[in-house]
Amino acid sequence: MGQIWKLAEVSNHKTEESCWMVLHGKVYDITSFVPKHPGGRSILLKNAGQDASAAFDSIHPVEILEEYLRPDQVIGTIEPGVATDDTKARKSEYDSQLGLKDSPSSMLPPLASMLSVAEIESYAMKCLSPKAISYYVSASDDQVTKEENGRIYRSILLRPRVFVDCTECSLETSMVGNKVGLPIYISPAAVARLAHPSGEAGIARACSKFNALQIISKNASMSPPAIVRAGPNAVFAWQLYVLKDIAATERTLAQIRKIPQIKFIVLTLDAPFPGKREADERFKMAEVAGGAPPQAWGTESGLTWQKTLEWLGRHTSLPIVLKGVQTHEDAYAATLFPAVKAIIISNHGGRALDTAPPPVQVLLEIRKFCPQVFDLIDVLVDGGIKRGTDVVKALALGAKGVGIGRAALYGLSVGGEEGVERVLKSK
Ligand code: HEM
Ligand SMILES: Cc1cc2nc3c(=O)[nH]c(=O)nc-3n(C[C@H](O)[C@H](O)[C@H](O)COP(=O)(O)O)c2cc1C
Repeated sequence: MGQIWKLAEVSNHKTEESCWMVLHGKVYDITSFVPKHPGGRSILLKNAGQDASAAFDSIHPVEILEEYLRPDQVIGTIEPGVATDDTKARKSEYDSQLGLKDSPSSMLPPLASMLSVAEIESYAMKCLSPKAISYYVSASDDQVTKEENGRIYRSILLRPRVFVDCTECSLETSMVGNKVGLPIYISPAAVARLAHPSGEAGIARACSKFNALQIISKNASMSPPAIVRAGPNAVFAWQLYVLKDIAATERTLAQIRKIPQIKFIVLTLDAPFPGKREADERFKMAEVAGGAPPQAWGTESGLTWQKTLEWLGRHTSLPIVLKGVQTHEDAYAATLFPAVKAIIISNHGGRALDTAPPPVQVLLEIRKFCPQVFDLIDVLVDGGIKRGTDVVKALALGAKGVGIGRAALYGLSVGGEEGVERVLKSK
């Protein structure tokens, strides 16, 4: 740790055999991390042997370093003065390498004229980089689940009743004991800065305008304190993936305990192994000539009801919400654990196990086999929501709230925080 390196020495280490990187004044030997990087090898090799802080900051919060790299991978510091050259200019250069733009293309019509999520999505395809498109749009295998998530809402028809006084309508409700302005919340989605430089903070600012709930992803591109600061009137929760490195996860939970704006913990359970998202894999293979698909996955695959909930209860006193419940049996099982205050019926937007059922089908199962679940805990759903009528159908079938994943990212890409606001209004 004590050694001071010259940049010329660091620049000799930019291959898979020996890969060093300067990040925020420290020199890291990331050789063993290169094949494990969930964002692929090539982006690390492109930035290796130099001060990559600007590139790194475009996509990751600095806390991620301690979480994923061991202390012995810090091999020293860089000679003073080197790391401070015009970082701002380099940052915007890297932003544009990743396809990040400050404002949407001037080719776009005004946001107010975009009338539906489908329309916003079509404009997002013009704004997002090829990398972001492959990451955001992709779903597992044959994408059966992703398509079914949306199709099922269109196949359920409403039964409108008449002579109902609609003069006073309120969108307010509560989720997991928190009053919110909308029954729609933002589902956790990783690396929002791939959509827009304002990232998760832009989403928080939009949520703040509606007193809406934002669930911050464990893999957010900004730190949770920076995100909650951006949304003083929003309600926040934090999503957890338990890493194989349990001690690192416990350290992160300790940091989350210090953020009073975070009202509950959402433990994601539907991805013990990564889904085979072929569009994304193909993109990453193309980045590394002749490369194999990335194999990186640092998430613990041995979680169980008793053991994991007991462990989590030792590291947080906040309510626990289980995300990725996909059967009525598991919905019922969740009610047997007092710390669990809600479940999110979700198949990860079709990104985890393909041919898993759409959440609406699970809502119907719960109504048939164990309707008491709705009285005991809050049931939230996400996946495939594009219209206000989709939201109404999910609520009518017993959901307390409805999450949007991709729609918020698409809104962010076309107009930053105003784009997300437009998505929330255009439903
Ligand atoms: C050396 C320290 C680094 C660590 C510990 C690290 C860690 C991670 C992690 C945990 C993810 C997963 C997010 C997810 O699951 O969606 C990720 C994704 C990603 N990382 Fe890094 N990263 C590092 C350096 C970099 C650098 C220097 C860049 C350059 C811009 C970069 C670019 C990306 C991108 C673009 C993704 C997007 C997700 C994807 O394509 O699947 N990372 N990284
Ligand atoms: C790009 C992207 C990243 C995601 N990242 C996470 C994540 O970090 N944690 C998580 O629990 N779910 C994640 N999800 C799943 C969402 O929380 C949500 O379940 C899903 O997007 C809902 O489907 P929709 O995109 O059709 O609205 C992600 C989804 C997308 C599209």
